[in-house]
Amino acid sequence: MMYDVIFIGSGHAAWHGAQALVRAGKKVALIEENKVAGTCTNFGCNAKILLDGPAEMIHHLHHYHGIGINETPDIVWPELMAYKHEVIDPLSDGLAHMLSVDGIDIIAGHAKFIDENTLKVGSETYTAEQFVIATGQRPAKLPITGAELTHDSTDFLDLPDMPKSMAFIGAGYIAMEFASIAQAAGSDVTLIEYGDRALNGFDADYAQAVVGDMTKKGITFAFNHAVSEVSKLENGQYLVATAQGDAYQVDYVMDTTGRVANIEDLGLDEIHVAYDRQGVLVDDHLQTTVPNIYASGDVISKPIARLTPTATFESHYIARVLLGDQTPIAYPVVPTVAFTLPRVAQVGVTTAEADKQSDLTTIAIPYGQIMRFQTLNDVHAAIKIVINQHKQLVGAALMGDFAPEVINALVPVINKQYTSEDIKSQIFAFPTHTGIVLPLIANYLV
Ligand SMILES: Cc1cc2nc3c(=O)[nH]c(=O)nc-3n(C[C@H](O)[C@H](O)[C@H](O)COP(=O)(O)OP(=O)(O)OC[C@H]3O[C@@H](n4cnc5c(N)ncnc54)[C@H](O)[C@@H]3O)c2cc1C
Ligand SMILES: NC(=O)c1ccc[n+]([C@@H]2O[C@H](COP(=O)([O-])OP(=O)(O)OC[C@H]3O[C@@H](n4cnc5c(N)ncnc54)[C@H](O)[C@@H]3O)[C@@H](O)[C@H]2O)c1
Repeated sequence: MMYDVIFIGSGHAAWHGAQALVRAGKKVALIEENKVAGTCTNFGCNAKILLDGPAEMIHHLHHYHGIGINETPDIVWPELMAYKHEVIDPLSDGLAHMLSVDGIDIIAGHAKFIDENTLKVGSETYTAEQFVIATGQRPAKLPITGAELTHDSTDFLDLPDMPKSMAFIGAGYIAMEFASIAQAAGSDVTLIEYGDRALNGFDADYAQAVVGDMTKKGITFAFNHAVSEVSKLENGQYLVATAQGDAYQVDYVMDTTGRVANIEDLGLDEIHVAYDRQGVLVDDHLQTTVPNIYASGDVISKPIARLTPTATFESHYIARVLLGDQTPIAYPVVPTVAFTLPRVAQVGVTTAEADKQSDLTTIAIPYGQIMRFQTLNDVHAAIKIVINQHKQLVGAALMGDFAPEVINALVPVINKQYTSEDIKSQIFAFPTHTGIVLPLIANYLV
């Protein structure tokens, strides 16, 4: 079968662009070896945030402990998991149906290039003028003895029962988010992190405050410890040993040490598509070293965050390029959130980067303490803003329960370079977090 464009993968990096191309009259196919819709929909963001819901509610209730609320409800994990299946499981078929109605062919199986215009899927071959590699990433596995005894994010999001105790290797996004959920659901949680801090890339003070809050809830952290071996004990538990000589006995072990690009067994070497350890190499048009082959989403070797919104942005961008637009890709600032309890968020220039540049100023506004009547008693709520020499907002770090919503309100302030007057000439709802933060920020802008 001859196509105009074939996407390998069906996640956010693929289907948005496929939809735009088919609607513009192109003949388009998606090839998917697993569930249609990819990681975010089936094994990532959606299932994660659904399972986090009750943990978030309990976290909010804690703000009123002893001042109006005395009991914390229990999470009934098997019921929550059944609800997750009810909500998340149909999404894949739903998207496949929507794309088929649009006229996109969905081909099941593992795709591999035979030449730069031909893919093999099982015993079938498919040809196209252009291709988009959108194969994403998979969980990393530590090269240690007992690695086969560890579990990954996909396993966690499908746990029928919550284990009594759990160790997470790493203290990055996934470990910190899932540890918060597991603790709220009654598990005794330990995080063992190679580095000296959690949540790399987020403001160090806020990451430390999250660790402090999680510690208060009973979570144990071991920093500067590299896990060296996992073994199974006679009682059915696991022993997680570190190179520094510590050992932790738990019922379940999660390897949350990062994700690696799906670039193997795609035939990339044979057709000379270049890649490095981080993924497929692309230019500023997301074109690979083979001119008719593009790459999109998590599989790209790139400095920007590997997130659903960036994959979606790239997918839309590639559709425009394949329809004739020659403009190089220009990323706006990328907001990112760690859905820990409390939440932390980051957009634009980080406070760590600002510390190294004399023309940038960081201003810390711990508004949760003063405005607790307005923040559902969220005393953690705080923001650090980064301002340039023209008094424009270039970055912000946030902490607090509503950080994921407030960060979005700051995106246009940075992208559109709002002035103080741009903000003050508008009316915002009160009492709300954005209603506090936006007028506060306006005080520091040109
Ligand atoms: C647990 C978890 C939580 C996350 N939470 C968030 C969050 O809260 N917010 C956020 O923005 N991001 C989050 N992410 C990241 C987000 O899921 C990814 O950035 C996003 O899914 C990337 O989309 P993609 O299309 O590039 O890749 P994917 O969605 O991974 O899609 C790639 C697809 O390609 C298929 N494939 C691979 N090789 C082949 C082949 N040879 N032939 C055919 N098909 C193939 C795979 O089966 C897969 O379905 C999370 C990720 C995880 C793991
Ligand atoms: N909210 C979100 O947007 C979200 C949520 C989850 C995942 N994601 C995506 O998934 C990616 C992967 O997340 P992740 O948490 O797996 O990776 P990560 O890179 O965020 O964290 C991995 C951690 O493991 C540590 N580590 C590595 N080797 C170790 C060892 N031997 N012993 C102990 N610690 C070790 C690292 O120092 C690091 O802190 C993220 O970078 C992001 O792109 C995003």
